[in-house]
Amino acid sequence: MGTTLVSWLGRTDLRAVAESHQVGLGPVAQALQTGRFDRLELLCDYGQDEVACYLAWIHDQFEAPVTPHHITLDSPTDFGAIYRHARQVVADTVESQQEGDNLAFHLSPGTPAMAAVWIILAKTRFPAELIESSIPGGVRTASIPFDIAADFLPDLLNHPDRELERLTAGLPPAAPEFSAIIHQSPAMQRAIARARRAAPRSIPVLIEGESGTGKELLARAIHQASPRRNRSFVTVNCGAIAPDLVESELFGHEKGAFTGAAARRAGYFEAAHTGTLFLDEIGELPKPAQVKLLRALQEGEVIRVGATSATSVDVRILAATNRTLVEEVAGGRFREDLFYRLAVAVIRLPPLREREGDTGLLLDRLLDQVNCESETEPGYTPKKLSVGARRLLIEHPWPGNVREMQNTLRRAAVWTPGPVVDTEDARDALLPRPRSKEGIEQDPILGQDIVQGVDLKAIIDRVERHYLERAIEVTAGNKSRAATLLGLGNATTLTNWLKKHGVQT
Ligand SMILES: Nc1ncnc2c1ncn2[C@@H]1O[C@H](COP(=O)(O)OP(=O)(O)OP(=O)(O)O)[C@@H](O)[C@H]1O
Repeated sequence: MGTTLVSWLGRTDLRAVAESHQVGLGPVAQALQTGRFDRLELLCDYGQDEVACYLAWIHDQFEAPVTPHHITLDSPTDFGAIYRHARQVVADTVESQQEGDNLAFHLSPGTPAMAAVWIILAKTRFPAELIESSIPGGVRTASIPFDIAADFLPDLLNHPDRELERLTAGLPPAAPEFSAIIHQSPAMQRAIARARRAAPRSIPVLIEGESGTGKELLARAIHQASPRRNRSFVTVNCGAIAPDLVESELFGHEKGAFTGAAARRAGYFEAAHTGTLFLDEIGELPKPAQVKLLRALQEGEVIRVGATSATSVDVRILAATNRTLVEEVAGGRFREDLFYRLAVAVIRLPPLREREGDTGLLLDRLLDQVNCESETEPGYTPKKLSVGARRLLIEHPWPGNVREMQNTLRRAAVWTPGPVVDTEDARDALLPRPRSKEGIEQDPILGQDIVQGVDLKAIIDRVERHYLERAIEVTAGNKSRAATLLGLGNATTLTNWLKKHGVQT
């Protein structure tokens, strides 16, 4: 019997070769030093030379055999690629193990996305011990206080059809709650199949997708298909609440808790008791409120602002974001522990441009809906699209997704007097694109008043510095990967940019 440790090679491990006086042994060698692991499978996303140096260094110190796996990731936060490589290495390892052998995954080296994948694998297909290490804490088993179900992993795999078959197998034939979601593309079928599987269970669901892709519509369908369907469905737009009011809105407040708190008031959590709470724009939640939200989810209770005791709540959480939350975690803007708590089931709604075959279907069905909505209006004639109008609308890129399409058709129906929306009517309905103009006006970079004069150099400096810092942060200081992320030719070019802006690595 023996234990195999599987781990990514991290930046600190590589630094340990030359700078162990500063960084210690690094998490991988620290784990080997315990003598608990008989073999090491090492996933390496660094240059061959750096890795060879590290392997020689490790070989000099420890007897355990080390098998390197050279892997090229386009991005260290690419969840899908990380998942596929890690799963392959683990599957091969398990196959070569003897009966009774054990498996451990190391959470500490690498990016948060890599750690997340180890947790997912250990909690689902390949039960394994999860370890973590640090200089002050030594090597210890990480206790992960929640379960992640295999069915509800993020859409990590690139085998759509097999995945779709697996997801739809055993689903009830009809799911009327989801019928309002017009779709036929395989990408949407996959998303809906996941939602149908997740719906009956009280697990949290995180819905990711661009604005107007139907996240709220899907959240309502999940609630409708759940045992809580006859209870309340409470929607909160986390981005629309003033930061200093978030806690009292979510958790309620006592009379006199702050200026303006004239009466005791229950928050959204209590309003959703026994039902579903839909936290829209969850990525906008300020960090202090994230701490409180995590506590509420873990404890199943909330404390009103100004109260001394807690109130129990039984709430199913559905959350939505138009950001990629794991990247927000990697960038330090969203708490990792809260992410794991919310991301038990992750469903990504693709933008319209990735929904093959959906545009035409949506145009027809949404126009039918517009006709239905308007049929009682005096003098309204139901509309149809001319061939040219249909072609024009099918070719439109729909940056605002289904919402933009819906509004365009509503406008076309208002402005077209007769029964046929022709190409010109459709073009007119598309033309007023107030959202993009407003978007630019509100954009701190692009929306400055040129008439007042703008400091172009300062703006460009700010953008450069911002992205340099983020690239260094998500790659944990790996310059060649940071250069790739930024589209710069090589690490030397990046180094020059870093020097110019005084960005520390
Ligand atoms: N597949 C669909 N079939 C029918 N209607 C849809 C579909 N997707 C979205 N809609 C409609 O488009 C509009 C926008 O959808 P919804 O509000 O759910 O999007 P969202 O992703 O939550 O947007 P935001 O991120 O801006 O809040 C709604 O009126 C919704 O009913």
